[in-house]
Amino acid sequence: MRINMPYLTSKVSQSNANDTVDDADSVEFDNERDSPTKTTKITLESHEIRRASANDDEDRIQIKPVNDEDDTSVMITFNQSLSPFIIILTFVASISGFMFGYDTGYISSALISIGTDLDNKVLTYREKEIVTAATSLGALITSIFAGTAADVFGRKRCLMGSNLMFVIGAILQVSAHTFWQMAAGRLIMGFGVGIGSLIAPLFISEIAPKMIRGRLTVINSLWLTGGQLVAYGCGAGLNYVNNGWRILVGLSLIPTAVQFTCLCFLPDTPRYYVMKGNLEKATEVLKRSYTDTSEEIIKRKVEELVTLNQSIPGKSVPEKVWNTIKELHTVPSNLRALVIGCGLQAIQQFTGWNSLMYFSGTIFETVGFKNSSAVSIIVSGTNFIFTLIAFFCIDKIGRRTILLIGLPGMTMALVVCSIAFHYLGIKFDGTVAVVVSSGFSSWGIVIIIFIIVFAAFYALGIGTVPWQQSELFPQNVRGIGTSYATATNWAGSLVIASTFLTMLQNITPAGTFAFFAGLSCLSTIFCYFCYPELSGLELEEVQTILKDGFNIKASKALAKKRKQQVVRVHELKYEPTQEFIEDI
Ligand SMILES: O[C@H]1[C@H](O)[C@@H](O)[C@H](O)[C@@H](O)[C@H]1O
Repeated sequence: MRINMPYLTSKVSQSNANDTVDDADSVEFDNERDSPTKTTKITLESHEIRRASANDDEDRIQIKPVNDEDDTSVMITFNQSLSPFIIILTFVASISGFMFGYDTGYISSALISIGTDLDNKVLTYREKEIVTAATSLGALITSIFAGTAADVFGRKRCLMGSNLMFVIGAILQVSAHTFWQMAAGRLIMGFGVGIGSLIAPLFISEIAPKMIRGRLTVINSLWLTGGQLVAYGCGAGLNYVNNGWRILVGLSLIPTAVQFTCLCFLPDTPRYYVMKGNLEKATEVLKRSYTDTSEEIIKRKVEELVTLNQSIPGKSVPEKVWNTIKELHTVPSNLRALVIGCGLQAIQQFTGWNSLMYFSGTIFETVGFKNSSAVSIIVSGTNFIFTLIAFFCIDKIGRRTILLIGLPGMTMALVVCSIAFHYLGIKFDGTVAVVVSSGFSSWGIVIIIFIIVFAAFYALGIGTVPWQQSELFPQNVRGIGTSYATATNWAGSLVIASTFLTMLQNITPAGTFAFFAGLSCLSTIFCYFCYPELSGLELEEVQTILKDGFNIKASKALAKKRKQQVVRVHELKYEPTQEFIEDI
């Protein structure tokens, strides 16, 4: 068997990727190992997989298999299978997603059942708002630093640090008898949420094989939306239990203890070990992750990581951080990645999902449903189920496609809700919803249905895709790049959480929903022009795509060809030979 594929040479022209990516090119594999007479020839249209030679066209961008810690073409082509070790690491990291969901989800039920337990009086609306927003504020603060901390202390230690914050935060809340202790507990818990929300997807994307990177990252989102669902479920169950909210908060200690304990026995990502110069450990983790892969490829992989690690100059941590920030803003592909990463996170929050989750209870009450917790369960259940659907679609159908299905769907649902609100005649007097036409209302039913439709389209696209943010950035700026994007998410969450009610009062629910519909529509345009298809692409190819524009057409073609290529190589069950390894 003879396979020459030391370099993947893409015909994406640097100056005009759109025009050249569809040009025909060919890939040849000569398969002679099993039978000297057997020759297999594969022709792929847009990529040529061959040895780079001195005769290479100058205008071709060479996409070497030196691109990301667990993502070389060697690895991904010959080791697509998931080892139990990667599955375990993914599930343990995803517990952070569960914490994120549970901790942001339980508060709406807790606020109802707290009653007069704090300061012996009913919480004012302002106090409720502070208790709710404290977690978003805490998350915003730590998400700014978590990317740097991940590089300095390691992803694993940061996750363990977040576990400590969860514990301290939960204990403060469970034992709270004053409003300020409760708010402090929520803030500290938010510190943990901010760290976890950034590190878990980063951790997963660093250990995931390329073709299922999207899916594995969505597992974190699944746990997140599952956490919200569990929080609503437990909240509904504990609504009428004395001090039920303390139990609700106390339950959050279980997953965090499980994660902490598991992390004690698990390693960090290979990239982190390489950053710290611990090549032995990096090799060991790679071997456990890719059990069918030979020593040579693992060695090669570690060498690649070492090369990548040297790219940011600086002797001290602050100097490196500063140089990374400069690199993030001055390299055009990084800047575009930043625009996309922060843009998607802002869209996720500013299209109103989180405020809708709280508000849905009130809306359902207006049409005769008295149990608002049950309503929240339906809405967050839809969020969970459609995140599950996104799990199956994100790599196969592609991130861009599901975004461009989700956002117009959200716009349509929000427009219908806005119209229905107009006819329902709902008004806000202080914090109380006043419905002009009381009793059963068909407009109310329309609102309920379309809020569920909104939830479905949201979860399918924009609720899930922004958390794929790690793949936008090259290794050297990934920590800080994802910090920016995560901080945008929490800043958006904070702004929306603290202005939603004011919006309802000042511009009416119909106006508020029309406003969100407008933003969803603009977001569709943004994604249409700025979000390339990244499923199945090597991380270095992502940089190539973003080099001189957003190159949507080129990205779509490249993603398609990559999928075909992997399918075909898989069908033929190629194994890397000694000769092949020597070639690379
Ligand atoms: O991706 C998640 C998810 O969609 C949650 O339901 C939402 O509450 C979060 O704000 C978001 O980041």
